[in-house]
Amino acid sequence: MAGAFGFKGCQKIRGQQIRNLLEAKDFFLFDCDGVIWHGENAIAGAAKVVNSLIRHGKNVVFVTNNCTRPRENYVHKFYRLGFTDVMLEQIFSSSYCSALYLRDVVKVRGQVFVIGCDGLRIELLEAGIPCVEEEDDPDATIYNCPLAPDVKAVLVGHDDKLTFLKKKIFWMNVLLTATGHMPRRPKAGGSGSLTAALEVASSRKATVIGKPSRFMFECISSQFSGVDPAQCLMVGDRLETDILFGSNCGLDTMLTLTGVSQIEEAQEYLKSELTTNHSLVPDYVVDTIADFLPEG
Ligand SMILES: C[C@H](OP(=O)(O)O)C(=O)O
Ligand SMILES: [Mg+2]
Repeated sequence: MAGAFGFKGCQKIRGQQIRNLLEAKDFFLFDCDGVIWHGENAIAGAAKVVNSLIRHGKNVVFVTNNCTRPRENYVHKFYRLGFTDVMLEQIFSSSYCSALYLRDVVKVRGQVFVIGCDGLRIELLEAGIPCVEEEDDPDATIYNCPLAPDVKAVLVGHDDKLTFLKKKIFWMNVLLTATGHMPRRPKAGGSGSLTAALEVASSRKATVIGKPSRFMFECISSQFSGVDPAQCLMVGDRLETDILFGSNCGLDTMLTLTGVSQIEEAQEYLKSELTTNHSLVPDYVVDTIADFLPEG
């Protein structure tokens, strides 16, 4: 079906169709890994696109499941990679939103046992939530490690050190939350495979805060007044997180082919008889967000 800006659904748009779409939307949500950068390298043209949208008065926010660093650190990274107009308030990471979820929704009273990088701990501490101290006893093992006191919730994100094995917790009555559920990709800070392992180990289902959960959009809507889903465009590289997130929040969605998912996967979901799979079909597809730039 052709939408106002060209085909909606797995069809690439370009040129004037993209310009019409950019004109019509006033709120842009960008995924980070695979859309605006790969690790420490900006995707060609991405900084120009983002800076231009901001300078033309568009609202721009970043919605990342990469929980490895605190938002302050992202501000420096944006600046370093040429995204000179990005401020802290525009960054919604799964670690930041997990801290808001535990503080404002769960209203956690007690310690949170963090399984993940410092980015998670720093965001929790900035939200006023105490974390179980990491064990620095080199001799501590899973057999002789101490029991962590007063734990009310576990938050699991990407953890490349597995230090949590040096402390025990009673899993009884402990809320299990996670920043994401997708298997991690090289260089990205996803947490998915660790979450699945902990769900099995604790016989609990994790409450996932990151995309495709709607909660990150609720954080954005509470911090930016008057956000109208019909005026939003979610731009991502991963069908199962970014595009599903946009669908879950009632946003138009755009897949960029600079990251994880490919157009063939989206076309498979479009053809699927399972209607739930249609939520993973992007409204629009571009090769890269550099296609937003005027040709020539
Ligand atoms: C971890 C990484 O984060 P994002 O793409 O949401 O920035 C991913 O999900 O691949
Ligand atoms: Mg991504």
